[in-house]
Amino acid sequence: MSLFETMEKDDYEEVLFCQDKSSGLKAIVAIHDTTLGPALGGSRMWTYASEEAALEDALRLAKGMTYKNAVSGLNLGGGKAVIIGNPKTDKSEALFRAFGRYIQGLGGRYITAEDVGTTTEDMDLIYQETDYVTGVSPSFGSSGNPSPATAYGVYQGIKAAAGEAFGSDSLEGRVVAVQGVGSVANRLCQYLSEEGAKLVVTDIDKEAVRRAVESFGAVAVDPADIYSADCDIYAPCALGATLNDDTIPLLKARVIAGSANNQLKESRHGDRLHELGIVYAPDYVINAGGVINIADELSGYNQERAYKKIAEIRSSIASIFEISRRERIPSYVAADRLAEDRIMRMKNVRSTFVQNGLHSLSRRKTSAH
Ligand SMILES: NC(=O)C1=CN([C@@H]2O[C@H](COP(=O)(O)OP(=O)(O)OC[C@H]3O[C@@H](n4cnc5c(N)ncnc54)[C@H](O)[C@@H]3O)[C@@H](O)[C@H]2O)C=CC1
Ligand SMILES: O=C(O)CCC(=O)C(=O)O
Repeated sequence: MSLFETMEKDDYEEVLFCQDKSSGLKAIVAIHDTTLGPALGGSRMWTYASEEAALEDALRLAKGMTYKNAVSGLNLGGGKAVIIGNPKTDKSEALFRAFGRYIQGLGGRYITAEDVGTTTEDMDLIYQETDYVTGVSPSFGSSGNPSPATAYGVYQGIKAAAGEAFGSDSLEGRVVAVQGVGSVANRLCQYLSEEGAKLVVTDIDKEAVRRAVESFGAVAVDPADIYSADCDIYAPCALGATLNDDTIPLLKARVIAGSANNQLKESRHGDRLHELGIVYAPDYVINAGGVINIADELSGYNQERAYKKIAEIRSSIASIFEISRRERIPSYVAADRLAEDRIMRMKNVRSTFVQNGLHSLSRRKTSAH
């Protein structure tokens, strides 16, 4: 399929390829849909196997953000960026500032933030070149790292999913298998262990595993063994597409609820989970805490207000399960319908919120202390 055919299939608005020889920047910004407002979504830095794999990731992630922002009630569209490179060795001030200039060039159609492989410090560098970045250090009046907010929302969503599957949202004594114990999952494990859940963890980074074992008394397993782990809840918190033909037959969990984006390799895998009676918390609903937190910056960041909204993820997930049960449809279909309905309803509405929000971002620099 040609690039334009691919874009047309899921109706992407824009794809920007960014190249800067002196800093080594190679990045792709994908803007999926701006019906609800400017596209907001993070920038991922990863060592992709090929440029095609990077493009595919950018496109899938951007579309996910359209649905996530819509279902979360935000006046924002969906976009995402990927930077091709090793986050451990290829970062530099020049690279992020060059990337920031490309984002500035989009004039506010896309606003960035952290994702896998990028940090608050990286956002601070991008901020040198553009106002269209969130998740910048709190000293700039920004909201900082979104991962704790994401973890809080995932924790709320796990409780809703436990209620659906087990008839009780208590996690005491429940075994949760966590795949990837990075920024989000590390905080999530803290919530889970404080409530008395038992943790099984894995990561390709040995240091991350060691931290989880030491901090939370987690049991470590090899990355390939996480799917078949004896557990009540599987929490995918690494990369996407881990729910596929190879892994679903191995699962013992009755609940799948985690932070990773794009967990279903294909939509038919969501159908399969439904047939098997596995309670699946749709990824872009349960992991919206981070984007809800950074989106609050468009109104002048207020942490209390943001966390209040993030806590609503619990009832959103519960109502998606209710629709799924009532209409006998997979939970991911119920979520997609809610998101698509909102976008359709808002197609002809023009909002002043967005312009006000962008002004709020540019005011931060003058009011920073
Ligand atoms: N950080 C945030 O606020 C948000 C993150 N997400 C998603 O949640 C997931 C985790 O994000 P972060 O914690 O920020 O990233 P992170 O990079 O801090 O953590 C991801 C962890 O997964 C591990 N990992 C990668 N491949 C693995 C594999 N095959 N098996 C086991 N472990 C593996 C990495 O070594 C790393 O420790 C990503 O899919 C991200 O897109 C979604 C919404 C917001
Ligand atoms: O919370 C973040 O990482 C920023 C928003 C985003 O990119 C996401 O929700 O995947």
